[in-house]
Amino acid sequence: MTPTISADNISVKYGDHRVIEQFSLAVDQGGFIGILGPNGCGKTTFLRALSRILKPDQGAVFIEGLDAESYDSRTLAKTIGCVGQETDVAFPFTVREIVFMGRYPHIGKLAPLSPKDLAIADEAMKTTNTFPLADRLITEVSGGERQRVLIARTLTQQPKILLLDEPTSHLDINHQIEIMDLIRDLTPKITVIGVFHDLNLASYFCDRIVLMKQGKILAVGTPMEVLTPEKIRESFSIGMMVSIHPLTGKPHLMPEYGVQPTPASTRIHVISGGGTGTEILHTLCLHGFSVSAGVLAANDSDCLAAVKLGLETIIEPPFAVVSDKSVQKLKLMLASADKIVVTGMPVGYGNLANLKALTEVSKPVYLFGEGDDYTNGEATHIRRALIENEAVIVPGITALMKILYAGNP
Ligand SMILES: Nc1ncnc2c1ncn2[C@@H]1O[C@H](COP(=O)(O)OP(=O)(O)OP(=O)(O)O)[C@@H](O)[C@H]1O
Repeated sequence: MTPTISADNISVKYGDHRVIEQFSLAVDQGGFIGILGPNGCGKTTFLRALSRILKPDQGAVFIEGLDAESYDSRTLAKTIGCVGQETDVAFPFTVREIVFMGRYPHIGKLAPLSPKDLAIADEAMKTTNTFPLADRLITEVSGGERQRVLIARTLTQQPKILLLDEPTSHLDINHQIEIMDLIRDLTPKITVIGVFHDLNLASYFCDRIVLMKQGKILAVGTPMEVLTPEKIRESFSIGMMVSIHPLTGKPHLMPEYGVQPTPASTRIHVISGGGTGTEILHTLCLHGFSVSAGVLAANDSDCLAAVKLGLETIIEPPFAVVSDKSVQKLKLMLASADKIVVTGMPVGYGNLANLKALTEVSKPVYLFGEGDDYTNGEATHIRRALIENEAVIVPGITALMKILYAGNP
């Protein structure tokens, strides 16, 4: 089968600056292809070469089996519709007038619009939810509204191939999904190639992903095949956690921002309770620290978090007094920890045994949270003693992570 559009070993230059190098891609009828890659890797340049705005200095683009260069501009405009990154429109046309312009390749600029043309334009405005804006000036609508109007204009063009350069960049999350839904619904009648920065939207909506790096294709395949932590790191130079989205079954990507290389097996014990330690436990694990927790009551949400994270945790039954056995275990854990984090208020009687055990070790202690008094008088007394003994008060998670990293090799 002849691909609907293909690039055959193309290279593209701006002056002497080669941006796309030996790039080949064949797209069959009806596919929804997402082009992904870091800023400046050549995504827009590739779309420009496909739409013949730029001529490759090597290789060729084929549209329905014919060299793109052999198309006259009107036939090309009926075949390929483009929505570029720039959405600014200089002249104050109404939205309806802008959308009507999509019919020019079919009827010419001077011919009157037939009822069929008007119906096609109305349909495109309804599909893109821009019909209520029809009489507004394009210069007086919001960036997101303008983006949807330009998509409506391109749909009015009724192209066989749609090239989109970041079509959702100005849209709020609801309109992003609406437009992506709309674009997907255009397939398989229309073949869509879009540049996206939102990896998760591309993962959910696109049939195939083209992952780029420095003007070359790094990987092509289904979202599952391409959106792996290894390939994303190679393209974007960032760590990415990839899981399967529970509702869509597609790869779901979460950047590991703020995470530095794993601290060399620094062991941290967390004394907390009542949910005050949950974020800390998760963050320490994400950063690769070796973490232990307790003593915690079995029904405490920090305990549930610690168990879920698979941490070494000392657990007492709900509402039980901390047993001597647990205290002994805690002392061993504190002895093997490099650093100890204690969350702030509220600290009730349950935590008193933990605090007492703390006074017997000589390790760096970080008191998390700004509360300067515990609800329990004896605990307050111990806390003040810890501070006198150089425990450090840490106001928030960012400060805590900075302090914990400091001193690591
Ligand atoms: N008109 C131009 N003249 C000269 N160089 C250009 C031109 N347009 C883009 N470039 C350069 O070509 C390279 C690729 O640009 P391109 O716009 O294709 O990247 P991109 O992957 O789409 O980036 P972004 O994600 O930032 O939109 C960049 O180094 C850019 O600076």
